[in-house]
Amino acid sequence: MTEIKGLGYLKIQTNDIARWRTFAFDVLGFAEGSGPDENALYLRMDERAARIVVVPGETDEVIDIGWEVRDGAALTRVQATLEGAGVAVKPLSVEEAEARRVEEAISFTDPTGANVEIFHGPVLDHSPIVTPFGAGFVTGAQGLGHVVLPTTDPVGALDFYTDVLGFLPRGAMRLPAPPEFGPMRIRFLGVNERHHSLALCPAPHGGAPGLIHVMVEVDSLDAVGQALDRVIKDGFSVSSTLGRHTNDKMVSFYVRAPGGWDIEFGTEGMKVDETHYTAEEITADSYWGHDWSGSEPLAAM
Ligand SMILES: Cc1ccc(O)c(O)c1CC[C@@H]1C(=O)CC[C@]2(C)C(=O)CC[C@@H]12
Ligand SMILES: [Fe+2]
Repeated sequence: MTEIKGLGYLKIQTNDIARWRTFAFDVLGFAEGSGPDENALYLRMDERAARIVVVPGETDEVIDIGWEVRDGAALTRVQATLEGAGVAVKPLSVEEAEARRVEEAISFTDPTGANVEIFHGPVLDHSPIVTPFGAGFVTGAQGLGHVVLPTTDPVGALDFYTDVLGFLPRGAMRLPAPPEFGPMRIRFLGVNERHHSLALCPAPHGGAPGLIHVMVEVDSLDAVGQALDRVIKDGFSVSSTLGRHTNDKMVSFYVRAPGGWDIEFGTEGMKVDETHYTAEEITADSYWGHDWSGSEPLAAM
């Protein structure tokens, strides 16, 4: 079993912070959180000070992906496991951990090239969470949502996340590929009741943004529909129409974030009971909907 309890936080860099502010607060309906950097956007979803931090910069890319463990002892065990697997691990300084509003964290580069952090002891903000349109985000024991990372080494990335970090396979879907490549699969991986907290997608990857999409879940279908209305009204690009996925049963749409990757905004995700679950291969991404034909090309990854 894995020490990892859930996807804890994300830090994202953008070269259009003004558009991101509109996107986060006026369109998607995150609450405004707080943090030390006055130029950053702090997207609050729950009692954490911020779940997603967006910082201004030259390029659009994912800066850190933070995975949460139970406590300091668990962090020490994960660090030893990583070092035993030959991964170069760097403990964050007290100042760096403070900036992330966590007690302690370590960082390393995963096989997809992403900067991954493992942390414990998130600092809470007990002020009432007031989202601009009244949506409630589904986090808690399921973590903040899921991330889909591009990888040119799908086998190495899957082996790392399952064998080293103990992520659980939660099924796959074949992608169209020339026969000489053999079957190519997007792999779904979980660490808690959320069907997948991570997916690994075979795709070219040459640096930024290093991210295909981030999924956040809300607690009502109306909140999804209302967010979709605002996306269209404000002229953001709908990458995929509303649909229901066959694996996690989530009803969602995808919208292009400033920066060339997508936010998946969904509801009604299933909860996996590990006593009965086996990893299955889906043969369609959705029961209905999820029309990607209007999608703008992904940024050069
Ligand atoms: C298939 C699926 C199940 C559950 C999810 O949360 C989910 O995001 C997906 C879709 C994954 C995948 C993607 O993100 C990039 C574009 C892809 C490859 C497609 O064109 C179809 C499936 C899509
Ligand atoms: Fe997704």
